[in-house]
Amino acid sequence: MVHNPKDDPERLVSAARAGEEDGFELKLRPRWLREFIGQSKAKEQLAIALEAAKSRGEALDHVLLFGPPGLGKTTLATIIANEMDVGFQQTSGPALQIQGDLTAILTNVREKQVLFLDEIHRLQPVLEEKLYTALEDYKLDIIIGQGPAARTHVMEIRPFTFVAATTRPGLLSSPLRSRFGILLRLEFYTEDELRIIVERSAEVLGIPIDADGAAEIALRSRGTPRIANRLLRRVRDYAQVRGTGAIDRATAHAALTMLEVDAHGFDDIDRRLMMTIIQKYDGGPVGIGTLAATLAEDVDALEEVYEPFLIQIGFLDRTPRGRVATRLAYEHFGIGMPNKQSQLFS
Ligand SMILES: Nc1ncnc2c1ncn2[C@@H]1O[C@H](COP(=O)(O)OP(=O)(O)OP(=O)(O)O)[C@@H](O)[C@H]1O
Repeated sequence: MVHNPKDDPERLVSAARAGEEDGFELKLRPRWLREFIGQSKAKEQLAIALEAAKSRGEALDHVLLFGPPGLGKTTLATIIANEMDVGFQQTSGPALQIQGDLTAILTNVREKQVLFLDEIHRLQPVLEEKLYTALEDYKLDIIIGQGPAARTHVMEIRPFTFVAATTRPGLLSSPLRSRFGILLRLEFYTEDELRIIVERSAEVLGIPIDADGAAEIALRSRGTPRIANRLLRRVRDYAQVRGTGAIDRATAHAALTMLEVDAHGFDDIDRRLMMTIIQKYDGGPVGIGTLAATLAEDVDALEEVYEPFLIQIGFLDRTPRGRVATRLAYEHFGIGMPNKQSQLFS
């Protein structure tokens, strides 16, 4: 079976949500925009839209949040509801199986509330079409009866704010994309922003940590708050059992080394991916399908989970002919770059 690390709860540096973390994440989730660290562009755009909608007394325009997993899409959706002082309801593309599910949710929405739909790219096409009129005119076509006797009944629904999240905006149809008035792209966080997030989380959880300890965790968190919070938890365990309970740089370093999370937050799968390109395919270019087959990984997972971060830190290049390992990657793994590759990057 092809391994899909998106569903892998064992992977320490996976940005995917692990089931047992739900309560923990809830506790650490910022509730207001002012507590939400980083993402200044998205935050400013959202702050203006919120203020304008509030002053007009209207529901906020529909919002599409996109970016790699674990960067705060769900958090922002809940913040929107808090800031607008309206109700919040959450579902996801894969959870909605039949038309009746969507109809039931839409006919029950409350005035101006936030309806959050995660993984919208996995919504079935028939449901997607049903959404169009609901989002545009707050109307829903309901078919009553079957066969020649079937009649279409148009039902009014209350104005609401639809907030959708996706890791794959490219998979959305353009009619669906055009229904969103506010498009917010979330980017990987800087080390500084992640350090502040780690310090904030440590404070909420009552964990003593100094700035260097927080920076060490931030460095290895792949630009992702969910990973930063998870590493913090594991380092706390280590500090309690092997140290004094407080986290400084040495403790964080020792804990993360023991957990085999390296200086870039790479784990075994990242290393295998990079080494396969470098050693087996001479640094590339190699097609994503071939790479996935060699690694026995899922193509989607490579594109959604691994590549964005490896590209962001400059280890991987996506070219029309396939994936290529960069000079930085060769340097990181201490391997000399073959001539052919050097010319590619000179
Ligand atoms: N800007 C931020 N400041 C502080 N904490 C954050 C921020 N963004 C995210 N977090 C923390 O990271 C965790 C993951 O965030 P969230 O669940 O919102 O991610 P997501 O993008 O919705 O992920 P997914 O798409 O995988 O569900 C949350 O528990 C939250 O505490």
